[in-house]
Amino acid sequence: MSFSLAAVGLVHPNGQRALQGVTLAAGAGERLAIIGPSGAGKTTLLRVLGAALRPGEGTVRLLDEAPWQSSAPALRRLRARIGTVHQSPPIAPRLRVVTAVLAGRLGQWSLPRALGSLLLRPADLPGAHEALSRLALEDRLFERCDRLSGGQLQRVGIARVLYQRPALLLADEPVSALDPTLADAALQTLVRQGEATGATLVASLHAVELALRWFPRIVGMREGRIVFDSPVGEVSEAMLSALYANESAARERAA
Ligand SMILES: Nc1ncnc2c1ncn2[C@@H]1O[C@H](COP(=O)(O)OP(=O)(O)OP(=O)(O)O)[C@@H](O)[C@H]1O
Repeated sequence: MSFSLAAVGLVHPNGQRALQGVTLAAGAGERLAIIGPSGAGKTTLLRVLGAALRPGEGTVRLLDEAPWQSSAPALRRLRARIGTVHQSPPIAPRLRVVTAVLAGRLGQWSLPRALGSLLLRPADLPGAHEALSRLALEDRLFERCDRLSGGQLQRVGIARVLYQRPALLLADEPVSALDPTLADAALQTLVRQGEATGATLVASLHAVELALRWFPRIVGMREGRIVFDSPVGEVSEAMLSALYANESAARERAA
């Protein structure tokens, strides 16, 4: 089992409930898209799956470990096996692209190797080059990250996770800053990575058509709950309309 959540509930420190009774599991190599309106709890769910947020209710198992019953070193080792593509990658602006990509394996390297790579000389230029070339960014290897466009930076974030080779690959709106052609290519790259490494891929996506094209299993979320968890072939127009019901009404009112 790659992960399993049972009756997970989470209330943010400001009192906002973000997850309620979430039960969800996936085996190694599965591919799930999480869809649903804004505020449904998709990002919060991904943060729980990344062992970044500890839910107040329910049980969490990730890569056969119980993260919140583990020692601090075991939790660090577990997190190094989970990779997240963030919507806006948390990359220091002055960092060079090569360093940002190699940071994907910092959690797996010894402290001297990690420090040497950060401060002295990139530890694995060919590895960074290979990951970037899969996103057509190899010519930006030595560019500073603050000279990149939002879409290029998002692709650097994807390259970093490809380089990390995690067992559980989480992607939170990974292609939101990309044009349709690049978005499609980037999702294909993530899917291929999952197939090549056996990683489980879980992505939240606002673009429903991309979710339906690239993911065999679709999880619909609304108001912190899972409202359906279905093979892509069984997702109907009616299910999608119900999922986004108030959002479309609000958009029409605003128009
Ligand atoms: N750090 C936080 N502190 C307080 N409340 C939060 C925090 N993060 C999210 N929330 C709230 O939790 C709920 C779920 O938010 P979340 O970001 O998980 O939804 P989402 O489905 O990812 O939304 P979007 O599609 O807009 O990114 C929302 O009501 C949101 O306001």
